[in-house]
Amino acid sequence: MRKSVNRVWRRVMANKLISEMGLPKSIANIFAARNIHTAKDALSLTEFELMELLDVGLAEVTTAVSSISEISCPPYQTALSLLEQRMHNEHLAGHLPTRLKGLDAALCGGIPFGVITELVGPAGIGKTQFCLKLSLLASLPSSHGGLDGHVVYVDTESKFSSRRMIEIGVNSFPEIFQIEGMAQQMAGRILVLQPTTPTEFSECLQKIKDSLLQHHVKLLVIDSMAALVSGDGQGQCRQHPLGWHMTFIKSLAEFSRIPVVVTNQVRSHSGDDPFHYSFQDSRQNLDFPTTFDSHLVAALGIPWAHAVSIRLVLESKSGQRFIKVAKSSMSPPVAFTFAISASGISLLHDDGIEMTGPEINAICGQVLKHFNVASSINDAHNIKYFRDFEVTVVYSIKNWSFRVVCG
Ligand SMILES: Nc1ncnc2c1ncn2[C@@H]1O[C@H](COP(=O)(O)OP(=O)(O)OP(=O)(O)O)[C@@H](O)[C@H]1O
Repeated sequence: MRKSVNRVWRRVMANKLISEMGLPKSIANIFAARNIHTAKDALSLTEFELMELLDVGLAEVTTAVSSISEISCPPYQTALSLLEQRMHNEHLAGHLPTRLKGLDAALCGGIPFGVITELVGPAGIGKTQFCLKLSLLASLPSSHGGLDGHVVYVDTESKFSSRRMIEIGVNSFPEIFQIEGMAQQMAGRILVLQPTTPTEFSECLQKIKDSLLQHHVKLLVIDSMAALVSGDGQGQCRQHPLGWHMTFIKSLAEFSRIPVVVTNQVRSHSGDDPFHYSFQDSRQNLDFPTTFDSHLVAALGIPWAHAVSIRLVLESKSGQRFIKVAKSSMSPPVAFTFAISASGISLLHDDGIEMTGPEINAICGQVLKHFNVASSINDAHNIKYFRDFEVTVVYSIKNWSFRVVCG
């Protein structure tokens, strides 16, 4: 939009008439007599060509050219005027604080309004835990630092657990949750939608668009976007299977000016086809191994990566969980260690580790090669087995056998 405005502006300025620029009449008339009418006509010639054409001296041509350039130049903005504009629009550019002090500082206040923030990482790393905490924060009364609003939580894996959310609330904000009826009130503000196919997801998004403004919604969570691509065999298409959804979600964020948080899973880097996910091989080879792979990539690929403004990578390395600010126009590339407890996600240190080079974008972690298997099993199993190391379980879902090795 801004690009096209600039283009129109440049065209308008290039076509500005020399006769209307207030140049001395004598020189303006000479330009007109030689059929040089617009700024573009004059500025496409060199000063020597103009001297020859107009039959005037170098000094006159130089003065005329500098006046025409100055007048036809788009108005400039100083850093100060941009800062003033930003402060003026501060109410449109707010943040939802995560209450993870170091991360909020790195993100200049928290999860920004009006853009998409992505949480990407392997199964069981804590993306959903983070989303649950954010949902609580958005629905907390403003007297307690929340946004006092409703939350739309799109749960594509049927993993949403109200019990876990209340547990996080009770442990993180005991003073609020001890108030009678508060837990119910908070839970009542979080609307959970559970589409299971891209088609249902499209319908869901249309409904969300209508209700965002009406229902005082202050946060939209989509957990997970990647899980939807496994169905319908759409991974074979040249076009991204969620292309329409990506554009729609981006425009939802811009139009509603609320924070939009979307989780994305990971796949092994091995596939040649950018839209060929590793889980699609599982039909051929059920005896698949797990991978400890530092070359994991975000499952939704490059088109999606362009749609998000903030990418937070959650990963595990040497038995430690990290959250990295991998993409942000405002923040340095920085990583924080974190843990998950009864009160949800918390940082182990508020001082981030500054990262240099491509490490900030790498995603490490032990994951199932076929990443969506773990996320499609029952939530309770997921949590139990991800805490236990070296456990192998064989699941049978819809005639498919899945061997889940956790660690
Ligand atoms: N009550 C709890 N106390 C401590 N840790 C917990 C608790 N509940 C969940 N966890 C931790 O959270 C992890 C699961 O995190 P989460 O469900 O957010 O993963 P995820 O990244 O969303 O995975 P997926 O991609 O499969 O959806 C568990 O492995 C466990 O370590």
